[in-house]
Amino acid sequence: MRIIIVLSRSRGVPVLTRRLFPKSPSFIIHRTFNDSNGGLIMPGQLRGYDHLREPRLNKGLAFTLEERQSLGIHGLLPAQIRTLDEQLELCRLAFSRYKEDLHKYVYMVELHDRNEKLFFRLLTEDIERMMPIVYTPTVGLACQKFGFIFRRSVGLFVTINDRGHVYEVLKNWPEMDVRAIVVTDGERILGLGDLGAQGMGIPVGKLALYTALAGVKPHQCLPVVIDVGTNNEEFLQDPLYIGLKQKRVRGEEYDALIDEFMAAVVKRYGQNTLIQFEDFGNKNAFKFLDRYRNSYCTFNDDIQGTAAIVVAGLMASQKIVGRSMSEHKFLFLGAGEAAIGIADLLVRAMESDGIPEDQAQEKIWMFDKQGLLAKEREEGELEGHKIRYAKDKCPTKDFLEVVKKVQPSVLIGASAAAGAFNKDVLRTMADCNERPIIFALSNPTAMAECTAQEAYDFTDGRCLFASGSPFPPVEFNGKTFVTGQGNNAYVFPGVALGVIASGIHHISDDIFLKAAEVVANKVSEEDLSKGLLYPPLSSIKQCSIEIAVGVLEYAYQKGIASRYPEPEDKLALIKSHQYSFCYERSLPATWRWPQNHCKPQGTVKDPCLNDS
Ligand SMILES: O=C([O-])CC(=O)C(=O)O
Ligand SMILES: [Mg+2]
Repeated sequence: MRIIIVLSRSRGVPVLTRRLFPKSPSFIIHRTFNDSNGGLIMPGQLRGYDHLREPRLNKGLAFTLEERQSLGIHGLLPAQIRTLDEQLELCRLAFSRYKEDLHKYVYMVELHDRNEKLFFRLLTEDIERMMPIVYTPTVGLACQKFGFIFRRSVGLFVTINDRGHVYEVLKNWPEMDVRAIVVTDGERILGLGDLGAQGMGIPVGKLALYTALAGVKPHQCLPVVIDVGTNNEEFLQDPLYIGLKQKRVRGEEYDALIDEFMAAVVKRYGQNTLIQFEDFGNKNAFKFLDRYRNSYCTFNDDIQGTAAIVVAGLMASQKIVGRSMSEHKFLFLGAGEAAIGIADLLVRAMESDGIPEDQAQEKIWMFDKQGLLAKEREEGELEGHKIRYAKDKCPTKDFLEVVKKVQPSVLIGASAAAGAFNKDVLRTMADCNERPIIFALSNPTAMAECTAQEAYDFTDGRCLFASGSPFPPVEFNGKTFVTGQGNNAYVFPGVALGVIASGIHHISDDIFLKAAEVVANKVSEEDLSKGLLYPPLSSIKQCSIEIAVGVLEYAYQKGIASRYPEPEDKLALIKSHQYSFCYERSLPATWRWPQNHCKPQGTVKDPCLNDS
């Protein structure tokens, strides 16, 4: 048997190779560098069993007879031929039969691993049902149990022991056209704390939404964990833990690893590769954002993405509450990445309404584990980003007392302190506001500062409520309230697509302000009257596309796009970057029915044609 491996950028080369070696080749592996949809592997070029085993090419029973013949998989599948729609029907049935969310998660992982197109089609078509599984809240549980459910690697693990060789590790990733990376070091996974390398579920889940919500092509996405150990004692003792069993490496060595990683990404994939930081510990999140934001194409989702979605909700609330941003008083519980990120973007939004920075900052109060942020704190207890929100004195360490004293119109929980917005806190909010605005942002659902039901019950149904993770609709006084999900998932997929399409080098806060405006404009009076501060989840894909178009327009307006000429039709450009959720034909152009073979009679189902 002779194997010819073709390394080429051109689709024509395998054809030419076949002509040059008409008798000999048993199969040809065509490695394409810039294939628009499939990435490294091109349909039709991987034959036999290997074709079925490659999730990017596998269509299960949807292969036509011609494809089965030409790919050498005839007989490897039963006779039935199914359309993509029929397959989806079966998947929905299988999905719904699992009672436990973790089992549903594992089902989705296995589907992803078997048939990529079917996985993404299922996810994108039924986002309301699937998102709580592949994303928050279930993804949090999946990270906690990652060692137990681990089957096959789905991303890249870079450990502290790889220092000096990170580029070589990156080169082991098989795709050559990566445009977006989501990276975590697992130190602060959602509100669940340090989950070490098992935090991989987060980059995987975020990138699944890149594709399902914004249509970023899966082969252009790379999930990465930086494994420098974990301080999670339980994991260190757990035989199922999958990461390095050592305490976290910190300090210079850790920083040098991240520096090396950033440089290796640029060397391997180019300076326009988007790097989204996710779920790093508080200090590192700010440190790396400050260090890299003007030298790499990067953003921190927990700081900037979450900020955009909260600002969007507040912009939308103006229609019903009738207060501009600067007419609010904001009280935060928590002073971490999300809280400071939100506060900074609120200040930016007020500034663009003409309010000076210091006056905007005065409208923001922050309360953390040690009480209200105040200048009287000891040195070192009020690091960099917190200082601008510190008041002169901390009158009390009791949160309820602070609520009573400040009388905020907006209460924002980003503290991972489940239940901290108790009955008294919520009643106080209701006493001092006609329409109190309550954000319980901590994830997953069990970490929320209050439930949706509590928010409505204790504010006499007058509040406008949003949470980071989903809550089911709430009944109050015979009225049903659908609560909005103030989750950065409304923002990061669209921003990523816009950044990729325009070739922006550095991502400014204004891009997130732009994204917030787009989301806010999509909230209708009807949504607001139902209690929604966000467009319904069913429109999140449309939202992502509009954000991407908004980012593109902004990039050309400000001269920060690097892909020229400027497209006249921005939406068309965005669409041209998107993944197709339909099967493609797997027939090589040159394939003909062999002479000694009977062609099938009658009509044969063609899964490429009869799905929508
Ligand atoms: O992942 C989510 O659902 C939102 C988020 O970034 C976080 O909580 O860290
Ligand atoms: Mg996060």
